[in-house]
Amino acid sequence: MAQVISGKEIAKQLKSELAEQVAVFIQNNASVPRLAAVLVGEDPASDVYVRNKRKACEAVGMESDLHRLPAETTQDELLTLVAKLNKDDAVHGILIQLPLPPQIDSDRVLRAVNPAKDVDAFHPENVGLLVQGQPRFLPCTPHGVLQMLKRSGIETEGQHAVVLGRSHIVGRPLSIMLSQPPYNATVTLCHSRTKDLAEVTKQADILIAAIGKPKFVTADMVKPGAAVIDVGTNRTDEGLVGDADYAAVSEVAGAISPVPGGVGPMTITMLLFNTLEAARGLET
Ligand SMILES: Nc1nc(=O)c2c([nH]1)NC[C@@H]1CN(c3ccc(C(=O)N[C@@H](CCC(=O)O)C(=O)O)cc3)C=[N+]21
Repeated sequence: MAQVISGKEIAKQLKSELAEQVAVFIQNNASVPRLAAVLVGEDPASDVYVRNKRKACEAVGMESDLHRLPAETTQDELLTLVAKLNKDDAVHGILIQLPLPPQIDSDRVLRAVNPAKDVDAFHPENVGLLVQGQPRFLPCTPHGVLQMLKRSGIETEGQHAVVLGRSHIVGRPLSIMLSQPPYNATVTLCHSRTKDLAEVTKQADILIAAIGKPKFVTADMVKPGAAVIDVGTNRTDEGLVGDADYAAVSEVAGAISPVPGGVGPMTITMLLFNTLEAARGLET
């Protein structure tokens, strides 16, 4: 049976480290790190994220505000709010929850966020810095995945990492980060158009599933002993399901992360980490 990589446990450990650093920051500065999250419209998946974010901020001693806007919010209204948050010295981190409704040009809004407050690392300036190996902020979900590997003692250097999914939020940045120091993996980025997908995934020492299809990764796609990190958060009738068929894959893999209790709690923890980093950058 595979070793279980508990994101929940690793996140707990990271949050206790973070709480100490937040306390030191508050002592040395006249302010408390503050995250402003913007949620436009209703989205059940986003609701969980918002709730867990708030709880996590409280747990480490940070402040958080939620700006909830109606689904019919216009682009100008959203840009006005972003401008206000950019200017507000009490706000250190800004997160625009995705997806945004269709009348809004997401790229335009993400470009409007002050890059120094861009704790998701979605602004083109921060993406560019990351690609050049000089990151200002590390994107939360990819950073969470890398911390899970590191803190589970899984070697990445020289290993073949196969990333399944090329999204701008997870797969693409993660594939870049895995190829860079200190990770130094050999990376293959697969997606929906990849030919003979199972032949490629079977070569992975480390397999990252981030395609957003419930139970897409089956046991026959995994090399015996491989480490599998499941980024999927698919809401189905059976509840929250990952991108891997957990029961079957854990018979073959050497290590696997569950859903829930895997990457999700790590994403939130890395967001808090970035908010403290943003506060440090803005207050000194
Ligand atoms: N700008 C932006 N950045 C994001 O990072 C972002 C976003 N928008 N929009 C929505 C998605 C979704 N997402 C989740 C993060 C954590 C959990 C999470 O904590 N899940 C727990 C609990 C799940 C549950 O209890 O239902 C778990 O997997 O154990 C879920 C979902 C971040 N996203």
